[in-house]
Amino acid sequence: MGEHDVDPFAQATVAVQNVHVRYRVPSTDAAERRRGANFVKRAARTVLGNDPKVLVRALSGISFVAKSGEQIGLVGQNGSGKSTLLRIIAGLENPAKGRVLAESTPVLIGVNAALVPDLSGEQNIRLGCLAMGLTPDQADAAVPEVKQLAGLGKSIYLPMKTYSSGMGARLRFAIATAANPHILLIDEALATGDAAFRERSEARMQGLRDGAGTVFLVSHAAQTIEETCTRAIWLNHGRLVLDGPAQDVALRYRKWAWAVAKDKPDEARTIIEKAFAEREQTHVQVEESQAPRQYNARHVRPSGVRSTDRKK
Ligand SMILES: Nc1ncnc2c1ncn2[C@@H]1O[C@H](COP(=O)(O)OP(=O)(O)OP(=O)(O)O)[C@@H](O)[C@H]1O
Repeated sequence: MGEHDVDPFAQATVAVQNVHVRYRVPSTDAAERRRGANFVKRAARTVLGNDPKVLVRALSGISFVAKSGEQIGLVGQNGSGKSTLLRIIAGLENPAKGRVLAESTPVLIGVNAALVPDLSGEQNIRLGCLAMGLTPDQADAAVPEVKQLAGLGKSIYLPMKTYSSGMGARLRFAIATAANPHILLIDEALATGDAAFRERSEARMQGLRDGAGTVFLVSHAAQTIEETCTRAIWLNHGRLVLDGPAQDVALRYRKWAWAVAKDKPDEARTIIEKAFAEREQTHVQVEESQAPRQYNARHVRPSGVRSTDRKK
């Protein structure tokens, strides 16, 4: 069988199918207070101090399939939905609509570990490793390396509730790297620690990235995306603007950001509209109606055909 006969979707690691995320949040905007409310409601809100709720659409209809061997950068301005997308892929939040399927447990570096404040750092390492799916033997074997990476000295034997926020972040980061995940999610905003820790953690991250099947990286720096990623996804106000080769997407994102910074809204709009127009619509169709988060990659198919919504 020639190279071109290989089914590219046999290598799928993550399928994101028409994902929508919405938050209802209180707003102190006076216009919202007046909107859609009669006199009684307005008076009640004023007296009770209840702020009206507004709907924030953090993600709207995101679909794509990630494959093994890809390093995917997520770019977009503040609040465009990058971190939300990572959390959804990690399974830390459920979408309002749509779903995410993954061939193995995606690990979001830095925040995944559910740690117990009353236990010592050392005990939490073991707990965190077990929570990430390591066997008890694997967890025991991982402890020394995680301890060394965290570099907390004797503090590792003290309860975690006594740690500074930086110490806690270092420990969580070190624990997350113990899993050698096949699907690795990195939010650059989580980069933390002093120079020595950063150097150790960067070396460890490089090792993880080399070993991972698929890496997702959130970064504000288009240059980092260009240098380290093979593919990039540009989000704007929760919508997918462009999905393609990292250099191409990063270049257009940069041009758009420059137009915004130089207060040239017409130019910025043209760049976004052109990208939207060129974007290939991805409809992810999942053949198994009862597919759990763990799935067989062969169940994901490309389609020019609309997804038949078989969501439970
Ligand atoms: N827990 C939450 N509750 C309410 N709104 C939220 C919550 N998390 C995110 N949002 C909103 O969802 C939108 C997307 O946020 P998100 O953090 O995903 O953006 P981002 O692209 O990662 O931003 P940044 O580059 O600033 O980190 C924003 O409007 C944000 O205010």
